Amino acid sequence: MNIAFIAHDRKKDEMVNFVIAYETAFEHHQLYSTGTTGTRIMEQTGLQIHRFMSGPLGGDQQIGALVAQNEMDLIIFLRDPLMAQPHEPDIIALLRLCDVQGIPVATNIATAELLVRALQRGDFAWRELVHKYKPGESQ
Ligand SMILES: O=C(CO)COP(=O)(O)O
Repeated sequence: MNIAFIAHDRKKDEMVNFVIAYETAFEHHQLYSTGTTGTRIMEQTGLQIHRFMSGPLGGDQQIGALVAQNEMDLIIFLRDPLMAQPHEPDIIALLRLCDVQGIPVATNIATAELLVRALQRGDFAWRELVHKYKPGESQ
Protein backbone atom coordinates (compact mmCIF):
# COMPACT_ATOMS: atom_id res chain seq x y z
CA MET A 1 0.00 0.00 0.00
CA ASN A 2 1.03 3.59 -0.56
CA ILE A 3 0.82 5.41 2.75
CA ALA A 4 1.45 9.11 3.43
CA PHE A 5 2.36 10.75 6.73
CA ILE A 6 1.81 14.47 7.26
CA ALA A 7 1.91 16.31 10.57
CA HIS A 8 1.80 19.96 11.51
CA ASP A 9 4.55 21.18 13.81
CA ARG A 10 2.77 20.78 17.14
CA LYS A 11 1.63 17.29 16.07
CA LYS A 12 5.01 15.97 14.97
CA ASP A 13 5.94 14.36 18.30
CA GLU A 14 2.58 12.59 18.32
CA MET A 15 3.16 11.38 14.77
CA VAL A 16 6.67 10.10 15.53
CA ASN A 17 5.46 8.23 18.61
CA PHE A 18 2.57 6.76 16.63
CA VAL A 19 4.82 5.52 13.83
CA ILE A 20 7.31 4.08 16.34
CA ALA A 21 4.45 2.20 18.01
CA TYR A 22 3.25 0.76 14.68
CA GLU A 23 6.56 0.53 12.84
CA THR A 24 6.10 -3.15 12.01
CA ALA A 25 2.69 -2.40 10.49
CA PHE A 26 4.24 0.13 8.13
CA GLU A 27 7.57 -1.48 7.25
CA HIS A 28 6.43 -3.48 4.20
CA HIS A 29 4.56 -0.62 2.54
CA GLN A 30 5.62 2.27 0.31
CA LEU A 31 5.82 5.29 2.57
CA TYR A 32 5.57 8.96 1.64
CA SER A 33 5.53 12.18 3.61
CA THR A 34 5.88 15.91 3.53
CA GLY A 35 9.47 17.05 4.08
CA THR A 36 9.91 17.73 7.76
CA THR A 37 7.48 15.08 8.95
CA GLY A 38 9.37 12.41 7.00
CA THR A 39 12.75 13.55 8.28
CA ARG A 40 11.53 13.37 11.87
CA ILE A 41 10.08 9.87 11.38
CA MET A 42 13.20 8.55 9.65
CA GLU A 43 15.44 9.94 12.39
CA GLN A 44 13.60 7.89 14.98
CA THR A 45 12.62 4.71 13.13
CA GLY A 46 14.24 2.35 10.64
CA LEU A 47 11.67 3.22 7.99
CA GLN A 48 12.52 4.53 4.54
CA ILE A 49 10.17 7.30 3.43
CA HIS A 50 9.95 9.16 0.15
CA ARG A 51 9.86 12.78 1.23
CA PHE A 52 8.15 15.47 -0.81
CA MET A 53 8.54 19.21 -0.24
CA SER A 54 7.70 20.69 3.12
CA GLY A 55 3.97 21.37 3.44
CA PRO A 56 4.09 25.17 3.17
CA LEU A 57 6.31 24.84 0.09
CA GLY A 58 3.94 22.53 -1.78
CA GLY A 59 4.30 19.09 -0.17
CA ASP A 60 0.57 18.72 0.48
CA GLN A 61 -0.07 19.48 -3.18
CA GLN A 62 2.50 16.90 -4.30
CA ILE A 63 0.79 14.23 -2.22
CA GLY A 64 -2.54 15.59 -3.50
CA ALA A 65 -1.39 14.91 -7.06
CA LEU A 66 -1.00 11.22 -6.21
CA VAL A 67 -4.37 11.24 -4.46
CA ALA A 68 -5.95 12.75 -7.58
CA GLN A 69 -4.61 9.78 -9.55
CA ASN A 70 -6.00 7.42 -6.90
CA GLU A 71 -2.47 6.20 -6.12
CA MET A 72 -2.54 6.77 -2.36
CA ASP A 73 -4.16 4.12 -0.18
CA LEU A 74 -3.99 5.71 3.26
CA ILE A 75 -3.21 9.20 4.49
CA ILE A 76 -2.39 9.98 8.08
CA PHE A 77 -2.56 13.74 8.38
CA LEU A 78 -2.27 15.00 11.94
CA ARG A 79 -3.53 18.53 11.56
CA ASP A 80 -3.22 21.27 14.13
CA PRO A 81 -6.79 22.51 14.60
CA LEU A 82 -5.67 25.37 16.86
CA MET A 83 -3.08 27.03 14.64
CA ALA A 84 -3.68 28.84 11.34
CA GLN A 85 -1.46 27.56 8.52
CA PRO A 86 -0.19 29.77 5.68
CA HIS A 87 -0.98 27.02 3.18
CA GLU A 88 -4.51 26.30 4.41
CA PRO A 89 -5.87 26.15 0.82
CA ASP A 90 -3.43 23.32 0.04
CA ILE A 91 -4.58 21.40 3.10
CA ILE A 92 -8.26 21.79 2.21
CA ALA A 93 -7.49 20.77 -1.37
CA LEU A 94 -5.74 17.59 -0.24
CA LEU A 95 -8.60 16.57 2.04
CA ARG A 96 -11.11 17.36 -0.68
CA LEU A 97 -9.29 15.10 -3.15
CA CYS A 98 -9.32 12.29 -0.57
CA ASP A 99 -13.10 12.64 -0.48
CA VAL A 100 -13.29 12.77 -4.27
CA GLN A 101 -11.46 9.46 -4.54
CA GLY A 102 -12.79 7.88 -1.34
CA ILE A 103 -9.35 7.44 0.15
CA PRO A 104 -9.11 6.65 3.88
CA VAL A 105 -7.65 9.67 5.67
CA ALA A 106 -7.08 10.13 9.40
CA THR A 107 -6.81 13.67 10.73
CA ASN A 108 -6.39 12.75 14.38
CA ILE A 109 -4.57 10.06 16.31
CA ALA A 110 -7.71 8.13 17.34
CA THR A 111 -8.74 7.61 13.72
CA ALA A 112 -5.14 6.91 12.72
CA GLU A 113 -5.04 4.09 15.26
CA LEU A 114 -8.27 2.55 13.95
CA LEU A 115 -7.01 2.71 10.37
CA VAL A 116 -3.61 1.19 11.12
CA ARG A 117 -5.31 -1.69 12.91
CA ALA A 118 -7.52 -2.15 9.86
CA LEU A 119 -4.36 -2.15 7.75
CA GLN A 120 -2.86 -4.89 9.95
CA ARG A 121 -6.05 -6.95 9.61
CA GLY A 122 -5.94 -6.74 5.81
CA ASP A 123 -8.97 -4.49 5.49
CA PHE A 124 -7.22 -2.45 2.81
CA ALA A 125 -7.14 -5.31 0.31
CA TRP A 126 -9.88 -3.60 -1.72
CA ARG A 127 -7.36 -0.92 -2.62
CA GLU A 128 -5.42 -3.51 -4.65
CA LEU A 129 -8.49 -3.82 -6.88
CA VAL A 130 -8.55 -0.03 -7.29
CA HIS A 131 -4.95 -0.13 -8.51
CA LYS A 132 -5.66 -3.07 -10.80
CA TYR A 133 -8.78 -1.70 -12.47
CA LYS A 134 -8.14 2.00 -12.75
CA PRO A 135 -10.56 3.54 -15.24
CA GLY A 136 -8.92 4.85 -18.37
CA GLU A 137 -5.76 2.81 -17.91
CA SER A 138 -4.85 -0.39 -19.68
CA GLN A 139 -5.05 -3.44 -17.42
O1 LIG B 1 2.69 21.61 6.67
C1 LIG B 1 2.53 20.42 6.61
C2 LIG B 1 1.25 19.85 6.16
O2 LIG B 1 0.28 20.79 5.83
C3 LIG B 1 3.61 19.48 6.97
O3 LIG B 1 4.81 19.83 6.34
P1 LIG B 1 6.19 19.37 6.98
O4 LIG B 1 6.13 17.91 7.18
O5 LIG B 1 7.24 19.74 5.99
O6 LIG B 1 6.33 20.13 8.27
